[in-house]
Amino acid sequence: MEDFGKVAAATAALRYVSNNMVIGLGSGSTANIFIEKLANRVKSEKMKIRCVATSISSKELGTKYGLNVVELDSVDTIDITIDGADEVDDDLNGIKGGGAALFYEKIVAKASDKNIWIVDSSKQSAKLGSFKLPIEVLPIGSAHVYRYLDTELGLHPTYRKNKDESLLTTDSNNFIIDVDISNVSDLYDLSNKLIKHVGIVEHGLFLDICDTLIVGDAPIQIKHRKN
Ligand SMILES: O=C[C@H](O)[C@H](O)[C@H](O)COP(=O)(O)O
Repeated sequence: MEDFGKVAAATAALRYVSNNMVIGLGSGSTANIFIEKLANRVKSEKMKIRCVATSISSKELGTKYGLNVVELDSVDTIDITIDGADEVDDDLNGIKGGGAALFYEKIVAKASDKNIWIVDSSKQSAKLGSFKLPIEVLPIGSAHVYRYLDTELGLHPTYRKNKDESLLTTDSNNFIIDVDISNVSDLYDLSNKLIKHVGIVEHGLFLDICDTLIVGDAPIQIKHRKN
């Protein structure tokens, strides 16, 4: 089956869920599989679970399946967030935002006691950078941010577009600029530079955020952050 790794990882993540938890619902195809499985378990075991979403689509999907999806600001803490990733290295650092959900995903991740990523083995990488890093930017002044990424940082930026060539907008009505970080050696330094630059709302480098990685392809692997 094509999605075997994603399905297996999503299934394995269910073991981290227990009654009365607040669960962060990730975004993307792997997180969507988890959302459906979580809803089935909540229904069959009559669990009391509240969920917060990381995108409009995960909110809609969770609600459609009957999960109790509440506003982020109505909860004090999130027990665990289960999310996918676009690329993840051996230190459990990763790139997210392939589906343009990185901003809400990072807000929810930072508010979570534990972050679990569910991936298939295609997402694993010795060095981050084979996936383009998504950067969410305010539309106003975005051409200046683009120039900064291009000429000062040399990251070969491209605006993310829809099929009709219009600029893609995120759930927060911002643009996404994807950049090439394959030649960047210090990702922490890059992360600091990006987040300090005016006009950049957030970026998809998730450093020191993932606590547990579940790689779904057989044999299933569960890795924990070392520090
Ligand atoms: O913006 C999207 C998210 O960061 C997703 O979690 C990420 O793109 C992985 O998605 P998928 O599970 O579809 O590969």
